[in-house]
Amino acid sequence: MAVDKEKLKQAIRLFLEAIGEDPDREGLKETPERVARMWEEFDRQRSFDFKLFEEFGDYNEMVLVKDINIYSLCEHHLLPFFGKAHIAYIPNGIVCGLSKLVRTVRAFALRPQVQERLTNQIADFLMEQLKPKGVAVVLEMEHLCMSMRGVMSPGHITTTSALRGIFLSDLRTREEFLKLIGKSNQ
Ligand SMILES: Nc1nc2c(ncn2[C@@H]2O[C@H](COP(=O)(O)OP(=O)(O)OP(=O)(O)O)[C@@H](O)[C@H]2O)c(=O)[nH]1
Ligand SMILES: [Zn+2]
Repeated sequence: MAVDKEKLKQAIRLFLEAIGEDPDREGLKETPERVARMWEEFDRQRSFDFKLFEEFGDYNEMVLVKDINIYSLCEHHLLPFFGKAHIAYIPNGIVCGLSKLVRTVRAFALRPQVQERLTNQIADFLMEQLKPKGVAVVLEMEHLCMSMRGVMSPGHITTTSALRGIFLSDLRTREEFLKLIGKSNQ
């Protein structure tokens, strides 16, 4: 999914014209180039080396990184949706560097998305890479396309979750995760 920079520049110029702007005015004349560079930057963040560590093989409890700031773009309006991601897994002899969980979130977020697919893609990718006993992903996001246009409902939070493996089959593990992210009433 490489970015075609020249095509993108042309498209942004056309877009500016279509909304009644003058793409040659001072403030806008570099905008097509800036937007194209931004998408190249997003594109670079989509691939990274998911390095595994096998030497921590005796750690078999939950690893949880919570409150990861996350920014994505809704595929319907291309407006941002943003919020927090909480990601947990239970290793099965292999762990990863903690930053890789954040990079995974970013890799799947920086493209036109819907929150449900984003949640599932993060969980499935981590299952594939880490082959853990289980993965849990919870996203809590505000969608600007519901806040600044359309239904005009700012401040709402949409929560989605993807549970895999032991987080689905074992109630105690799921409860521990929910408690740690502050979502359990037990
Ligand atoms: N399920 C889901 N819906 C989303 C997400 N992001 C935006 N949407 C919704 O996608 C829908 C697109 O609906 P349409 O009716 O095709 O578009 P629209 O006429 O612009 O809809 P309104 O936003 O209601 O004005 C809207 O209801 C959005 O709120 C998401 O991540 N997941
Ligand atoms: Zn939208």
